[in-house]
Amino acid sequence: MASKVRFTVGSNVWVEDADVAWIDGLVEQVTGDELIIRCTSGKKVTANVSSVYPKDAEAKRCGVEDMTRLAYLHEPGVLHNLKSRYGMNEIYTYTGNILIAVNPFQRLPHLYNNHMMEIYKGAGFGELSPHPFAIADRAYRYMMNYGVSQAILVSGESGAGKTESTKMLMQYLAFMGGKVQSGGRSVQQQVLESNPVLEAFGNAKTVRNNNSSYMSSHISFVSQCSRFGKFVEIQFDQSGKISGAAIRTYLLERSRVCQISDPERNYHCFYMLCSAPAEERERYKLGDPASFHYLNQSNCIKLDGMDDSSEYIATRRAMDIVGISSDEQDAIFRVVAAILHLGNVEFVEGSEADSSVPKDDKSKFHLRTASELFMCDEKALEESLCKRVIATRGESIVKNLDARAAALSRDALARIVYSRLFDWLVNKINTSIGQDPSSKLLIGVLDIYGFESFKTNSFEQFCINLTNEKLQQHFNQHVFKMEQEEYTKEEIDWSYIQFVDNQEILDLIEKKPGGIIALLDETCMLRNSTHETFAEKLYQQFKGNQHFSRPKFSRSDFTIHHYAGHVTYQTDLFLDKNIDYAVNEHQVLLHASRCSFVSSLFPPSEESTKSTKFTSIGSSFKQQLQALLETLSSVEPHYIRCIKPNNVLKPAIFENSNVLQQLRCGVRNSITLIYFTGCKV
Ligand SMILES: Nc1ncnc2c1ncn2[C@@H]1O[C@H](COP(=O)(O)OP(=O)(O)OP(=O)(O)O)[C@@H](O)[C@H]1O
Repeated sequence: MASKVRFTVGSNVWVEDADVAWIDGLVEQVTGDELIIRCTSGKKVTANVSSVYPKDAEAKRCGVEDMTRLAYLHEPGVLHNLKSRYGMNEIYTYTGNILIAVNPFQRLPHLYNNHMMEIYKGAGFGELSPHPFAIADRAYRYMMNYGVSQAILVSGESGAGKTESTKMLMQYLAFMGGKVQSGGRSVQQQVLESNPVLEAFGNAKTVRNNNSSYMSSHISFVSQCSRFGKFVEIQFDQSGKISGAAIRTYLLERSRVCQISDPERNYHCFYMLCSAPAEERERYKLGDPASFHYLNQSNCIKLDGMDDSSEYIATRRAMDIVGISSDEQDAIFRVVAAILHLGNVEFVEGSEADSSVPKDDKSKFHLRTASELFMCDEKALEESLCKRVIATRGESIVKNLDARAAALSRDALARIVYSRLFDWLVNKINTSIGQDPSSKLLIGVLDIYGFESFKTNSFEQFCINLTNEKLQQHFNQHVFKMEQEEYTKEEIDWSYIQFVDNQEILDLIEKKPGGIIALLDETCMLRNSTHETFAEKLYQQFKGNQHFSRPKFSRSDFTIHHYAGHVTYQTDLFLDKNIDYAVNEHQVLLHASRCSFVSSLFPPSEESTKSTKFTSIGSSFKQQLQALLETLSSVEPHYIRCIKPNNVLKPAIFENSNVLQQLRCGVRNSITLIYFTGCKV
C-alpha cells in the first residue's frame, strides 16, 4: 500500500520506526521524494515518501468504532485507532462488517451480562458499539429473515481470545433461541458444558516462539492453548428455537502425547488425574506427575493459576452434565493412566539378534500396570510392542523389533489410543446433546487455530497453515471475487483492487497428484524411505516454484511462501506423524480387551487381515477441510478476528509490532479492499 498523498512542510504524518512500528510527526523539509520529519518523540528522521503516510490531525482521541470511517485507512491509522480504543478498554472495533477483538486480559463482566444482550437484541448493525453480540444478532436475524444458514468464523493466533469470543456468541444464540427446559439440560447448556471436557483432553500449555518477519528475534512466551480446531453447529427449528447441536473437531495434535519440549506441558487431563483424590490415584497406581516420562520431558509440571485437582473435579462434573456415565468416566481415566504407565516402559536389547525386552523391574511393573488398566493380556501387550508381523504373499513372518523400534511402537500405541479416546469424547458429546435431523437452519461457529510460524515448524504447523490458506481463500472468494464480479457487471474498472490470490500456494500443498501432501503419502507408502528422501522429492518437484524454496545449507527443510509470510518446515517427523493407522498388533490387542470401552475404541477394521491399510493424516485432514469449506460456502459468513495485544498476557499492554504482525496476517486484505474502494465488506 504505497502512499499517494503529496506532503508539504507542516504535514502531519506517520513514519516507519524500528522500535514502535509507526511513529507520528511533522514534516519539516521536503526535498523531492525525501522528507525530514520531526517525530513526537523528539527525534528527527529522514524518510522516503513511500514509507510515510498522512496522519489525521483531527482524529478523535477515543478513535472510531468503525475503521471505514477513518479519514485515512492505512496500516498506521488502523493500528493507532485500535490502540487508542484499547487504552480506553474499548476492545471491539469494526472494519466494515468484520469485528476486530483485542484481548483485554482482564474480566469485563459489564460487557456481557443479560442487560447487554437485551440491548443488542434486534438493534441495527452498527447502531450500537461493536460487540460479538451484534455479530451473533445479525447472524440470527439473517437466518430468520432469509431462511439461510449462517457461519461465524472466529480466527486469531493462540491466546488471542477465540474461545472466549465463541463462548459469547453461544451465550447470545442461547439467549435468542434457547428453549425453556422442563427438566434436564438444554442443548445450549450442554454445548457450553462440553467446553471443559474438550479443554481437559485437547488443551495444553505451549510455548510460542513468535518468529514474525517484523521482529528481529525469536520471542518466547507461554500460553495455554487448544491443540485442535472446532466447528460448533447450532441447529434451529423453523420458529428459531435451538433444536440440536453438533461439534466437529479438527486435527488434534497427537505427537504431544509422547513428546513435549520444555517448558510446555502435555494435555491437561494427565496432570489432573495425577492430582485426583488419593483413592483414585491409588486405583490407577499414579503418583507424582514428574515420575512419568510423557510428562517429565519438560520441567513444567504445575501451571500458575491452574489447580489440577479442582480441575479434575470440574472435568468430572462437566462429564456428568454432557451425559458421560460414571462407568465411562472410569474407563476414560483408566485409559489416560494406562498411557502414562505405557510411557514408562523402557526397552533394552534381548537375547536374540535385534530383539528387545522390557529394561528392568520398573519397566515390567509399568507394563503390567498398563495391561491391567487396558484390561488386556500382559504378554500380548509386550509382544505387540517388541514384535511385528509382516505379511508376504499369504505368509506371515514374525520379526523382532530392536529396543529403539520397540520404543517407537510404544509411542505409536499411546498416540493412537489417545486420539481414539478424544474422538470418542466428541462423538459421545454429540450423541448426548442430540442432533435435529429435520433442522434446515443452522449457525456454525468456527474456532480454529491461526497461522503458526515458530523456530521449529513440523507437520502440525504445516496442517494448521494449510487450514489458514484455505480459510483465506474462502475469505478472498467471498469478499473480493464477489466484489470483482459485481464491478464487472457494472463495467467498473477493478484492476486496482489488489489482493493475494493464494490458489497457487494451495496447489503446491494439496494438488493431486504432485502436491506436497500427495508426495508425502507416496513417500510413506514406500519401504525404506526417510524424511530426507521425502525432502529430496520436494526439491526436485518444486524447483523453480515461486512459493517454495530450499533453505541454504539445509538437507531436509523446506520453506513455503504462505500468504501470511515464509515458514520453514523441518521434515524430520513428517513421515511418522502422517501415518494414521493402528498397526495390526495394537488393533488386535486392544480389540480383545476385557473392557468393552477399550475394545470399542478399536472396532475390527473392514479388512482385518495381517496387512494394514495405509491411511494418512494429511489426506484425511485435507478431506475434512474440504467438507468444512463446502459447508462454509453454502452459508452466509460473518467474521471475528481476535488479536493478542501482548505476549505477557497482561491487561493494558499494547505492543505495536506484535499487533501489526497479526493485522498483516489476518486483516490486511479486508483493509486493502476498503482502502482502495471505500466499500464495506
Ligand atoms: N473478552 C475477553 N475478556 C476477558 N478475558 C479474555 C477475553 N478474551 C480472552 N481473554 C483472556 O485471554 C485468555 C486466552 O483466550 P482464549 O482461550 O479465548 O484464546 P484462544 O484464541 O482460544 O487460544 P487458543 O487458540 O490457544 O485456544 C483467556 O483465558 C482469558 O483469560
